[in-house]
Amino acid sequence: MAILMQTSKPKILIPEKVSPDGLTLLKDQFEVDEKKGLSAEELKNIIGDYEALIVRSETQVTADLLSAAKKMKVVARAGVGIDNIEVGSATTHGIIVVNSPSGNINAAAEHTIALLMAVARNVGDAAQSIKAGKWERSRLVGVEVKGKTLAIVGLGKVGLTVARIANGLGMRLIAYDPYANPNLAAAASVTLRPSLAELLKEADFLTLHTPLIASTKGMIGKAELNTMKPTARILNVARGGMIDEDALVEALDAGTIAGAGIDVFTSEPPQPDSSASRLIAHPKVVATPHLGASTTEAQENVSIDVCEQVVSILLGELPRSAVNAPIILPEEYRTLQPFVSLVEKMGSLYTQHYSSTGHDSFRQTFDIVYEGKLASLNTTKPLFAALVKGLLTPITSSDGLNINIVNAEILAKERGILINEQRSRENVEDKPYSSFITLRARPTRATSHARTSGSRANSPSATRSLKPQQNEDQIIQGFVSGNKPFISRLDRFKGEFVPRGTLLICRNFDSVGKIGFVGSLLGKSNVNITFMSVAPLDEEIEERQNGEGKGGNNEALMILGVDKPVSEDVQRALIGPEGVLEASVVNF
Ligand SMILES: NC(=O)C1=CN([C@@H]2O[C@H](COP(=O)(O)OP(=O)(O)OC[C@H]3O[C@@H](n4cnc5c(N)ncnc54)[C@H](O)[C@@H]3O)[C@@H](O)[C@H]2O)C=CC1
Ligand SMILES: O=C(O)C(=O)COP(=O)(O)O
Repeated sequence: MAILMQTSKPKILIPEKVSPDGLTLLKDQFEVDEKKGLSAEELKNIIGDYEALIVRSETQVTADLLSAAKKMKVVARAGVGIDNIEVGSATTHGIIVVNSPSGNINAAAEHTIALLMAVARNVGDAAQSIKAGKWERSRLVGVEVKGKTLAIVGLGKVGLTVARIANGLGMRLIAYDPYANPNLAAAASVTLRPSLAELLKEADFLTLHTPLIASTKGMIGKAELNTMKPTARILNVARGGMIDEDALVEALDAGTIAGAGIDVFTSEPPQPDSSASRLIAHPKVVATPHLGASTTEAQENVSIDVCEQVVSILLGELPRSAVNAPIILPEEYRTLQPFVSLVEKMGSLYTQHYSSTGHDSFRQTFDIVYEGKLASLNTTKPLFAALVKGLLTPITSSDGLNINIVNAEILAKERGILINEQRSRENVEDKPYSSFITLRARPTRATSHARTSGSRANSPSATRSLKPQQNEDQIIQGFVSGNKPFISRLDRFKGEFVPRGTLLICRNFDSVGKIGFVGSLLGKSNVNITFMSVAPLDEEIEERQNGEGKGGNNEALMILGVDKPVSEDVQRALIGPEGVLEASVVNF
């Protein structure tokens, strides 16, 4: 596991009751603030200090709140439903949203069954009546569930668990779910119906188990209730907005629906005089205050599940249940990690080197070719994100973008950057490493956006090159050896160097005295050379470009590791017929 290299501990905010079982996993490495009862405004005022937020269903994680969450890396939902989180906004900000997709399924399913039985046998009403000193045996006669039809909307994790338990109660099971797996349905003795209308007319008990999304919002309204049997009873342990609460109260009053067991409401807690309050107060309704997931066991499960993921994310690893990031197997992620670093450095080298040597404005169409074992991986998403990060970070203010696997595609699109990912199994045998990456920028006309987006990209580049702009592909190649990234080709030059620290890259005629000339100029300005590597022209490339026999122009790249920044003045002084043709300084 990675070790955190930070002096002050990252802060995690928990504004709701989350089981301590998971929180103990956080407390050693992070500062955990449990602050309940914050207003939306109070939350917004403090959110900027935190790198992680852990919530249940009560906290509204809005776009407005996220815009103030400048350090935020992860919003964790200790449960299933993420309808209280504006996931799109989190994605744009590069914030990973995780949840616990299965920690409370059993609790929600058992609570549904509890409401089913309570509604069937008038348990709520009977409990109140007897506490009030009454003995109303004849008024409180119920119905049995055995042999009755349970109609399930949404045959996912909770829906299927409810089906399995209800099967044991001897119920007949039907379901409507356009995306259900028919084999799983059949294995749970559930017969699928092709439409909601087909389902509703057969239901003795109707139970809802879908997420609250556009297609499910208000799905049970007046018209739907009118098609149901007057003896039907309705259960909702999913989300409030799926049933029109006013229409249900009306149907219960009119006797066209017999009863309801409701755990979730359009507003929680319900406002006085709201439709939710009227539903709760109705004598034919058994209501609970969103208790579906409220068991000791479920709360332990979801707490541990999301806290483990928060730890992973804050330590720079990937979570297992990200709602807005691609799923990557841990083994694949381990394989990719050194290449993530390589690709980010290739992107950064591209932007810094080419923009400062005045070859071109920032190009926007890139091919990235993965060779060798990388070509057979299921996903290259982290590499794509690393490339976008490498390309854009040098031209973005440091407090600007948090570019990661979550938002890389959106950000690239916003900036008009097109990246074609290609895989190739060719030509790896003759290379001394098993995976190899090529980044190629194709000549495109720079847009006004690209021209104005940079700081370093706008440096006085023309003065640092003696060569006019080229209209050919700009190429960087690299590989990983012993977990260390190496650049093996830059432009037309082939030679290995490690992209780290500050590098001065000089293009010069490959003739005597150049190293001494550069060394003495740097020495005069008190800059030490820490290592040096020479990359000669790649003969194959030259032959292809100039025609066989014509030979190259005897140029080479000199790559110097330096211990201090090299000033613009020194860079300019390096250029000249006696010195180098072109110089760039890049920082990693
Ligand atoms: N009351 C509580 O405390 C709890 C409530 N829940 C809620 O239960 C609901 C279900 O959770 P899971 O089973 O884990 O979700 P899931 O994602 O496993 O299942 C949802 C199912 O709904 C289906 N579906 C989607 N749109 C549909 C539509 N228009 N019509 C019919 N079916 C549709 C999907 O195909 C999927 O099979 C969620 O809303 C969740 O938030 C979950 C846990 C506790
Ligand atoms: O997991 C869910 O979807 C739930 O509705 C549970 O909500 P809660 O964590 O109990 O506020």
